[in-house]
Amino acid sequence: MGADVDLVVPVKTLDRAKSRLVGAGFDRPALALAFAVDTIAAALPAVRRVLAVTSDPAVALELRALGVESTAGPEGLNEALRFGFEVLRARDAGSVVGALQADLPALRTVELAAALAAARGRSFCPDRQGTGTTLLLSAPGGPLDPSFGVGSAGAHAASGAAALVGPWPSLRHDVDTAEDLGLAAVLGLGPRTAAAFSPVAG
Ligand SMILES: Nc1nc2c(ncn2[C@@H]2O[C@H](COP(=O)(O)OP(=O)(O)OP(=O)(O)O)[C@@H](O)[C@H]2O)c(=O)[nH]1
Ligand SMILES: C=C(OP(=O)(O)O)C(=O)O
Repeated sequence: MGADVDLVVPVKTLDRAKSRLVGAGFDRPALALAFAVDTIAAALPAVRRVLAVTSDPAVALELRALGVESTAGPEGLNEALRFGFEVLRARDAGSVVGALQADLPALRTVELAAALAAARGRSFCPDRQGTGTTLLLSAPGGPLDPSFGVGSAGAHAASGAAALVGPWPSLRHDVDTAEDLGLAAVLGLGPRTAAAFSPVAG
């Protein structure tokens, strides 16, 4: 896997995104956008194609500047992923399609590439706590069957996906809380997030 992987990246409307950061003193919409830009910029060199699923025109505009295609999709994370999966599958029936969360601002291309290279069949990368999922990969030509949400790592394991465990900490550090952001900063934030990571009211 690797160069022939197509990724669908869901990005929530910025005014609703990262609600667990409300009150943490950040410009939350700007930070959520920065997470998505840094995640996708790091992912691009490791894969064949990225398709963002977002209903937010401001996100789509930003991603177009990176050469990334966006499509509006249905409400809900798993619904958006299933929609993006079908779009990508229609273009290549035998491809590996992955779902990558857009909140990995420390993501390093080499670490994503290593995880993709290690994947054998349908697989998932657990988040750093081991309960959530940051990446879900289909087998070539196979279903994605996303079950993101609380306890998604267990749900993906129960549905037969193999856990991807290896030296890719940046792929496991999704950011939901201020504490997560501090831990991602220790790994090294992408440039857009580093610039946006300045406390302001809101
Ligand atoms: N397109 C789309 N993406 C979503 C939706 N809900 C969540 N996402 C994305 O899915 C990924 C993981 O979601 P979360 O970690 O819960 O992020 P979030 O929903 O912004 O954060 P909270 O508001 O704190 O739950 C992020 O990339 C989100 O932008 C949705 O309804 N539609
Ligand atoms: C939706 C998920 O992300 P989070 O727990 O970070 O909201 C998930 O891990 O399935």
